[in-house]
Amino acid sequence: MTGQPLLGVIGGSGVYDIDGLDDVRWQTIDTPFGAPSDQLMFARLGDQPLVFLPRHGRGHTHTPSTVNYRANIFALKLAGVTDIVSLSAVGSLREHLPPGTFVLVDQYIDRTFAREKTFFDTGLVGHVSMAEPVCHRLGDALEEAAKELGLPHQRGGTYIVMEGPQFSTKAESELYRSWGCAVVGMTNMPEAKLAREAEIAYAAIAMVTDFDCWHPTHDAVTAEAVMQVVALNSANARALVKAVAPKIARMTGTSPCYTALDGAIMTAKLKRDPKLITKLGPVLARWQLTQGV
Ligand SMILES: CSC[C@H]1O[C@H](OP(=O)(O)O)[C@H](O)[C@@H]1O
Ligand SMILES: Nc1ncnc2[nH]cnc12
Repeated sequence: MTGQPLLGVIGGSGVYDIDGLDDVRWQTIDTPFGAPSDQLMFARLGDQPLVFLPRHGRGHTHTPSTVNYRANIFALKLAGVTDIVSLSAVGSLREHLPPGTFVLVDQYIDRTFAREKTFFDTGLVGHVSMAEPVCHRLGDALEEAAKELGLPHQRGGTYIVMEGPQFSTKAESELYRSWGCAVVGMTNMPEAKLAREAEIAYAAIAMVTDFDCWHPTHDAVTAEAVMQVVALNSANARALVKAVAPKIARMTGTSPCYTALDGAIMTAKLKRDPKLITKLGPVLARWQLTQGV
């Protein structure tokens, strides 16, 4: 990727749009993996273009398991997005991360089991690295913006992704704590994996809304309580997006995320399924150039 980065923002629970943008246009995008969660919003922030997608759709119609993550990431790729900032509500697994804290996640444990997790299939097999699931450059930009805004935040922390949609039992919550996780949520996987396969840099802002159900002096989480805190936090989330957008536009150099498919494809040239290659179009476009295919 040698041109200017194009920021894509995925909004989580309670963040179904971003106000105060110019030239706002919602557009339907179809993909070979079906429809994304909603139309994509194309807009401008100052002189920076930006693309926004509400993960659960406007009106919150998709569960964490029925979000079409492949269609969402494919649609953002089709729109030319190079860098994703993902917003999420999460439960805190740590005393020092109270509601209102923004965790700039750096690792994941993926415990989801009922979702399509890859663009690859029989006829084209690829294995990308997920050792560093979050783009460091985006993390730097987010940290700088959070500091400038004076937002309570922590750089780094493991987000455990559960299938849901039910919240955890106390035993599960304690298990995740014993594994060293910082926060628990239901949506960042397979989103981050698919972004990596699509060679889009990815970073997540996990907005703490509750103490899940492990805390001795806090009530167990409810959806209602989450949405109350999200309502208080969403102004900060939108401010953070607006503060980080110009920093992302000014990023120079490159990110290893943009070339994640190099060395990842296993299938012999002659055994590759041309229909699948065509279907994956924009996901494979850069890699194909390196292949002389
Ligand atoms: C309403 S609480 C549960 C719901 O909120 C989070 O979603 P998102 O990451 O899109 O903000 C959580 O992962 C669950 O899907
Ligand atoms: N405690 C929790 N568990 C899972 N997802 C959440 N989203 C917000 N709070 C959560």
